[in-house]
Amino acid sequence: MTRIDVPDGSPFGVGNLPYGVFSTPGTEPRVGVRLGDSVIDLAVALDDDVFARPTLNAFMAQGPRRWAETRERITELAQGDVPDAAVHESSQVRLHLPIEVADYVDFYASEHHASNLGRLFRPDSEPLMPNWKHLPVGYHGRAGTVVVSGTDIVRPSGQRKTPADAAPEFGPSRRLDIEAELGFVVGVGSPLGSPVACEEFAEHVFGAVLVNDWSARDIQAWEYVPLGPFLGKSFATSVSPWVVPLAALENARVPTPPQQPEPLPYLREKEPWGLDIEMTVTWNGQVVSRPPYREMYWSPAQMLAHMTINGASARTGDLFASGTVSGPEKEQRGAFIELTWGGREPLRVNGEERTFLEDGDEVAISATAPGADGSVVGFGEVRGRVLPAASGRRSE
Ligand SMILES: O=C(O)/C=C/C(=O)CC(=O)CC(=O)O
Ligand SMILES: [Ca+2]
Ligand SMILES: [Mg+2]
Repeated sequence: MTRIDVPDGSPFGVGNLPYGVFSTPGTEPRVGVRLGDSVIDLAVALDDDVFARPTLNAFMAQGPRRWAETRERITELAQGDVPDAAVHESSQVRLHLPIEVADYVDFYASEHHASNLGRLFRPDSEPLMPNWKHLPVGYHGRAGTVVVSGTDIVRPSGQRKTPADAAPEFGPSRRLDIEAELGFVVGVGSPLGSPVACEEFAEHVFGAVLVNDWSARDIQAWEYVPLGPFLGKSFATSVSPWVVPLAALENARVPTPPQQPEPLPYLREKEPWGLDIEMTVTWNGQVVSRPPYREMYWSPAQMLAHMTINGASARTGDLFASGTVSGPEKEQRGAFIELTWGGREPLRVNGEERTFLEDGDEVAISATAPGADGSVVGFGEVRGRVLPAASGRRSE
């Protein structure tokens, strides 16, 4: 038996207990829980086959009672002895994509980000579209290209055209960017025709991950009218390997900023689901931004209510991301297009000038939330490195 020692101030203390999928050399991926610098193999520790699977989906589908009961059992384990065979050092395991992603939706819930992008993409219009304060704007993305942190990102190629060009040309994106976001994972779905109310959020949503919605701004700017983002964002979306359960975020819950005009009744929440989460973005190891999640205009409960209000069903494994998290200050912006104001104001990164991503660049996004009694709840990180565009047949 092993007693797991949790270092003081660890972002993975007993108040967090995030779930992930891990493997050790020569073994199959299975569900584990992070505690301090250890990973507990739940199939072994709890003797339950639902954890012997390569994704969290089967466990998530069992619903909030089972989530709560399992969290209680793990909390007890964490404070006592764990069978040796169930304990692995976190530095010795490989982490996999923790969920089989069903549908993927990306919202646009930061007023600061939406206003900045409006100014940059549509300089002759009002920054916010007339619908923006009435509904959480979003679009459906590509579930099959969601990848786990650490996966290399091949620079996408596509059609690029600036307003100055007479015709589009084809080639590797020259304006490859990031978007620092939080993603919410649906555990229990909902049937067709029955919307999920804001108050039902915690009965459906299992937990949260960090998301980097890699974005090719030149491809996006040319293709997006009028149906929205398509190939400029569908080439890869990275998520962090640890899914932080909603229960670990109780102390982080805050009201959203005031919503004026008052939203329609189905978007009014009685219990606040804003979240006081601090995010950090590093570019080649240098901190370039600290986006504050508490500034997000729309809450994740409002996002889920909106996503299903037309009767669309939700499914186990659905991932809906918040949209880029940007605060009011320049150093709180969650995308490089905002930080460099469309590439016009380069950043100095380790002594080098940067506007958009260059081949070999690496970006990591991390986050923490307040836990109980002064503790910190960590999300770990989502990291990715840019590889050169694939060579191959091109119509250049
Ligand atoms: O304003 C636009 O046309 C485009 C905005 C985005 O690229 C943002 C997006 O993907 C949603 C978000 O992350 O906030
Ligand atoms: Ca996005
Ligand atoms: Mg994407």
